[in-house]
Amino acid sequence: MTILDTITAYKLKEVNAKKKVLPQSLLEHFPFFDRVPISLAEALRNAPTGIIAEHKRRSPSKSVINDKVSIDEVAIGYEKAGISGMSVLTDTKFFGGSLDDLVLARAVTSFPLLRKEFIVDPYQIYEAKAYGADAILLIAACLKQSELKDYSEIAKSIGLDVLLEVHNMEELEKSLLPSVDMLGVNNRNLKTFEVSTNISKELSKHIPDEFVKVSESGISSVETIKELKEYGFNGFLIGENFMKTDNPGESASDFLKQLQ
Ligand SMILES: O=P(O)(O)OC[C@@H](O)[C@@H](O)c1c[nH]c2ccccc12
Repeated sequence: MTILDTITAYKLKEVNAKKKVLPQSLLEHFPFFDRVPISLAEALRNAPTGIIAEHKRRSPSKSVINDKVSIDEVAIGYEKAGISGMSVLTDTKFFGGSLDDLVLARAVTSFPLLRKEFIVDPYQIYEAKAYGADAILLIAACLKQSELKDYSEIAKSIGLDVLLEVHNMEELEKSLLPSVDMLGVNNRNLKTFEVSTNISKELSKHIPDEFVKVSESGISSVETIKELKEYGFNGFLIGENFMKTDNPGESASDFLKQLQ
């Protein structure tokens, strides 16, 4: 069993339990469900820098990253820094996040928010909208092509953008769907935790121009971003590099200044 298998098995159980307590029909009555989302894909296309900064307390590969800063502090700091959007991990068991983090980030910001979650059931897409997200993540390694198609179409039907994450050619081939806005190349292998931005460079040439290209994970230098831009990337997902500091918002601000 890989960590990804463990997480998806856990998620299926978690979602089934949640559905019994709070059915999808009730999620549709949450106040944020009627909010008009802001497009993350558009924000990245138009941004000079295109950074998506992540809120990540811990991870299976690094254990604790930062459990001292508060979500509202981080969200306000990222928005002030001029970041294009924010990724909020909502998984509790493996990453120490929650849907409360998402709703709190929404309450204090007006830039695009990505719900970072292991989505294995459409229920979680409705949940993302109800808790204030503008975009969802789908992971090709966790889902069949028919699910990728159905789930991305559901997200689009309720106004959410879709970031579809791949890590190899086989995953990329099943992911080139018209209902997908952004294709993310995860530089971290979720099976071995090995990180290399070469994977972004290799896969970039196989991603058609209609998709916004996003490079995810293991990015800690301005030089790497400049290099990746040459390969057509418009979005850069950065977590640890900001979260490991005492003031993630300030770190993001310094990083953006170096990029300009
Ligand atoms: O902290 P990093 O190395 O900058 O990575 C951020 C982000 O890409 C990473 O957290 C991530 C990418 N895909 C995921 C899927 C699930 C959970 C987390 C992730």
